[in-house]
Amino acid sequence: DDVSSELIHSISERLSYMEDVALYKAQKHVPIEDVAREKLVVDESKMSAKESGLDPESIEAFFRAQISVAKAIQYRVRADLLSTPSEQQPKDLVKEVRPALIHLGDEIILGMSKYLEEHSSFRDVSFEEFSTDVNIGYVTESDKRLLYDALLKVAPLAS
Ligand SMILES: C=C(O[C@@H]1C=C(C(=O)O)C=C[C@H]1O)C(=O)O
Repeated sequence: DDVSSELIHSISERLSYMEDVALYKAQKHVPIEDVAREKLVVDESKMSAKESGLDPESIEAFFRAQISVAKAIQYRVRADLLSTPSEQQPKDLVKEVRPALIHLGDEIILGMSKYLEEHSSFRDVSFEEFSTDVNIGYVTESDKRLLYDALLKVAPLAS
């Protein structure tokens, strides 16, 4: 339905930034993984989950899956940059991309909560629909499985 398409679109949009993030980090010679930043992203998502009436543990697991796929994309792009360097100027990670990722994270949580107001789980969203709509370069079938399986476990807050 419309709510699930919008949600999948927000999930894709978050991943669409990662090619640019990889270029930024390669040009600055900094590592892809930033554990402190991941903690902030996860903590933020759990706070938003509680505000939106979602189970924070299931949201943490979903966000950890998103972060894993985000890093997988970056590692693949970074490998390709070794033989095919890019002169392109990436977006500023700190000033532009990270704030946008936090905003998208909130949109993803709101979308999930909106969907779960009308459905008891994400079971009716098929893997096929999810897989077709997450149409981002460098994302593999197993990346999509990881995300989809975590999505199926997202649940409302037990009351
Ligand atoms: C996107 C980034 O790269 C990685 C992925 C993150 C994410 O998906 O939120 C956070 C930190 C990094 O380990 C980043 O550094 O901001």
